[in-house]
Amino acid sequence: MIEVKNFTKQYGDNTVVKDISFVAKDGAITGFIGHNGAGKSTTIKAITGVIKPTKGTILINGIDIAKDAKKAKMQFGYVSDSPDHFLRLTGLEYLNFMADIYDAPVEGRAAFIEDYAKRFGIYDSLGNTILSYSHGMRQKLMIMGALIHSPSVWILDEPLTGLDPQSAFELKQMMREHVEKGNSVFFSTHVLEVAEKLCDEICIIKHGELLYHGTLDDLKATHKSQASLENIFLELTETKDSEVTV
Ligand SMILES: Nc1ncnc2c1ncn2[C@@H]1O[C@H](COP(=O)(O)OP(=O)(O)OP(=O)(O)O)[C@@H](O)[C@H]1O
Repeated sequence: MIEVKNFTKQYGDNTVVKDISFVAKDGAITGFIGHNGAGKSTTIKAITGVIKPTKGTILINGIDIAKDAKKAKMQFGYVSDSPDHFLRLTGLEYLNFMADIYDAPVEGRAAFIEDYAKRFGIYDSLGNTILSYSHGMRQKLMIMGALIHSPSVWILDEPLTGLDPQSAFELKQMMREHVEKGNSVFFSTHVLEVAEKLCDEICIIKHGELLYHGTLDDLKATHKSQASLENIFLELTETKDSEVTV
């Protein structure tokens, strides 16, 4: 479970996330949606301890990341919005490196790597350097590296970007299987059809403010019953001419 309490982030005079609070529950896939620059990655970076909040508290499975960063970080697997890391390592070296960092038991590694790499179709490439991988292959490897220590909380920033249809299907299945075991998945996406089909709960952010957090059914109940998430999102986040500053 992720608890975000009154999170605010300022860069200089610019407040890019403004006093947002929500809970990404256990047993649920929570989707985080918003326009470019709305504050999704900033929030995810604060949740994962990559940046410090200007104000607010973030708890992962009840552990305050500001107070016990190491213990909090052991709770989750994080896939950032860029998969271009450790390019000179082979895929297998990278996975073992990540497993070592997180103290993942050696016994389970081979089975995890074989299972996930085969599902993602990169098993035969694990001996090659990451430099030689395509964007989608790198993305799949980063997902595997984030999950190799079996974290209960998955935090994924635009995880489906660059994945082919089969791999995207596999990842969505993995996300569903993970929450069905009582764990939590929190991910950002621009693909509203995916959010609509996959998510149990939705957070909508606009200009750093949380416009909505709750189930899709509750969101739809407050709008026209036929409305898709895309329609509701566009309606909620509509930028009026008077709001545009140049
Ligand atoms: N290090 C930084 N210094 C100053 N401003 C920043 C910094 N990082 C992000 N911002 C600003 O914060 C705002 C939110 O950015 P963020 O990356 O969180 O958006 P996002 O919702 O993830 O967008 P996208 O969908 O394009 O990835 C943007 O206006 C961005 O310019």
